[in-house]
Amino acid sequence: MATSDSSVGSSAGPREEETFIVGGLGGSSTTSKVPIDLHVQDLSYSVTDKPGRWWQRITHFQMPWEWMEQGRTNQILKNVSFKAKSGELMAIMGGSGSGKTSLLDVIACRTTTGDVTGHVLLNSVSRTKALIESCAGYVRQDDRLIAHLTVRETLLFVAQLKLPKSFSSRRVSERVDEVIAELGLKHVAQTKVGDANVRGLSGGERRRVSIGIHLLILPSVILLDEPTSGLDSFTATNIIRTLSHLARKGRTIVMSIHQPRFDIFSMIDSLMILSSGRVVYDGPANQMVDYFASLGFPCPEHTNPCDFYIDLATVDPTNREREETSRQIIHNLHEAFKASSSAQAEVVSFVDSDEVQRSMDMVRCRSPLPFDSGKSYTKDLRNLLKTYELQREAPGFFTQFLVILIRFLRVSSDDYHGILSKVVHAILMSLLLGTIYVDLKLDEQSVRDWFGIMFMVTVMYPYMVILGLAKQCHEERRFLYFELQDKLYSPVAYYFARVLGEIPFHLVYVFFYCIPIYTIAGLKMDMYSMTMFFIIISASVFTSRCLAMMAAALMPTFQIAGVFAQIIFSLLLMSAGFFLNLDSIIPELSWMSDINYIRWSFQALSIVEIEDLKFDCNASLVPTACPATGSQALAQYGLDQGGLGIAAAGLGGSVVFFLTITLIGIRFIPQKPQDD
Ligand SMILES: Nc1ncnc2c1ncn2[C@@H]1O[C@H](COP(=O)(O)OP(=O)(O)OP(=O)(O)O)[C@@H](O)[C@H]1O
Repeated sequence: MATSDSSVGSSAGPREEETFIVGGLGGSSTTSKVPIDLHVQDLSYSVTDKPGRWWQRITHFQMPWEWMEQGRTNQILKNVSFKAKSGELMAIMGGSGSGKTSLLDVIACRTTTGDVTGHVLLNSVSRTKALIESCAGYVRQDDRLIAHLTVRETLLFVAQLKLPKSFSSRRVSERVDEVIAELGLKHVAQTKVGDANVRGLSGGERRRVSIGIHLLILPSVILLDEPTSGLDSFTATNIIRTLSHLARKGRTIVMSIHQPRFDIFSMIDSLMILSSGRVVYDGPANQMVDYFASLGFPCPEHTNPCDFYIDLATVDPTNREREETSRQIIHNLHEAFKASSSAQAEVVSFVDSDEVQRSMDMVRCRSPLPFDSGKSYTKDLRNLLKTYELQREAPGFFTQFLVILIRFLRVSSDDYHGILSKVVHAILMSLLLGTIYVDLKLDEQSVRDWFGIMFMVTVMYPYMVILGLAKQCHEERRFLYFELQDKLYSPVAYYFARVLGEIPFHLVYVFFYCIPIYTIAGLKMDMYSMTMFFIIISASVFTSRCLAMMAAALMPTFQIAGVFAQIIFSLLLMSAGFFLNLDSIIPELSWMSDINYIRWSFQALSIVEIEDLKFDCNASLVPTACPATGSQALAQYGLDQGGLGIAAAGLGGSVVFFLTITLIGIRFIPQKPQDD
């Protein structure tokens, strides 16, 4: 813990109080939103291009000569210091690549690689990952929203997962309505969010929803990465006005922004300009022009000061001479800023991260905290721990599972086009197969046709679902990765909801797949056979879905997942007992057919539909040329080893295996979207 005391945690202006009712530290039943000043001290961040592990290199298709490349170190942020006060809107400006996003990522503990030195303080307390997650919201540059949900549903979903479990559903609903009203989204509350394919909100409204998601838990600090990017100037101004209004309520708002228009600039309270990871200005926005003028760079008349000074702080690569000149100017600006800021640097005492961690561990164990009430930082630490404790009150596994399941069912059932195309797909494939095997006979030539249809029906649909589902799972990574980062739910809750949510739709598609082929091919029309046919195909297709989910969870891109799943499926196809008689497989490879779910569903289907058939064989033919009964035919194909029970065990075993690996994949491999 640092030594000298200082008064941090200042507040600015009159504020509207916002409160949550909770059981809290020290017996308090109410916790107000704590005003938090964000203090960044001497922050540096560097990244070294380390070669990945051997399997990462292979799955990313790195060539062997790329494996040997030695890592270069890139210093992204250099000794950045600033203070963002509660009640103020602060902007981080700078040219492209100046380090704005990296700075926000480091503050929010969202970096996955690299070395960070320096301090980030929340009032007088070192921020840890858990602490900043409990009191800050991080709005990313692009909106990761689900197109099929309405604005209200989107916010309600997050509220049900984020708000303390002591909240009644009425209170959760009220909080959602408060946020909708706060962000001026009342008129579109029941409108779908939408995307390029689904009609929905405008870009500005979508950005407001993204901000709203982080407002639900009343964060004291909101970090926003380029909240106006991609918006027209009118919408951008409105967004910044909203942020300024939120700041006035006592929040600390820090946003990165490229080159704001003048009317946006006039709403910003304080700003920092970054150039190549170094600070060239940090102070009140309305003093920026005077500051640069004092250094010999007055802003020309009729020029937007932001445009002018950000251009000044950006390396001009158009030719060598300009590049050198601009680098020299930036160096001078940085040195001038360093000299002016070191004169005003304040010494701040703070609770270090080890102490914070120890205190949080004690909160987790519900032990009394050994606060030293004589220290000024005691109040800050106590307030932050209250917020942390509040976040730990978030709903548990079962609620998470239910909420994700309901969302999955809601989104899937809203996708009429998707459902319809899958139903049509299933029917068309079934019709195609039925037409090939129309009205099967029972003569000697038809024995092979009976096994043909059983095999084709077993593999056709299971094969077709693999690519579609692997693609869908990879598309879901767009929000899964970030929702997991935001600690909205646990990967295990997502996994169970995803697997179970799949089943109703899966059964509908299989039903439409089974009906045409069953009737056209003239299979057995008794209840038992029809039910068994449906159950076996459902199990086979479901196992394929599990294979697709496993491939999607393990592989970094959809393309690689597709190749991986198809290779496995091809191996299963070859050893399923149709192309190669099961009795002919060499003993060393017989395990491949023993663990093969295609083989077991092929066998089960053949037992149900063929075993008790009688074939009209020419009496002069030997049984090997024309088996007189279905049992003899099954024996010829080697499908007489064990009955339906062993086939069910084989299918069940495959499902358990694929789902276990999927769970391990989702739990331990970052489900990073392909385009990030
Ligand atoms: N993980 C990383 N590994 C290597 N380089 C990185 C990494 N993260 C950021 N960088 C580099 O750091 C520099 C700053 O990136 P950053 O995204 O923070 O800039 P920015 O100011 O937000 O840019 P923009 O306005 O274009 O989004 C860039 O040159 C970028 O390539």
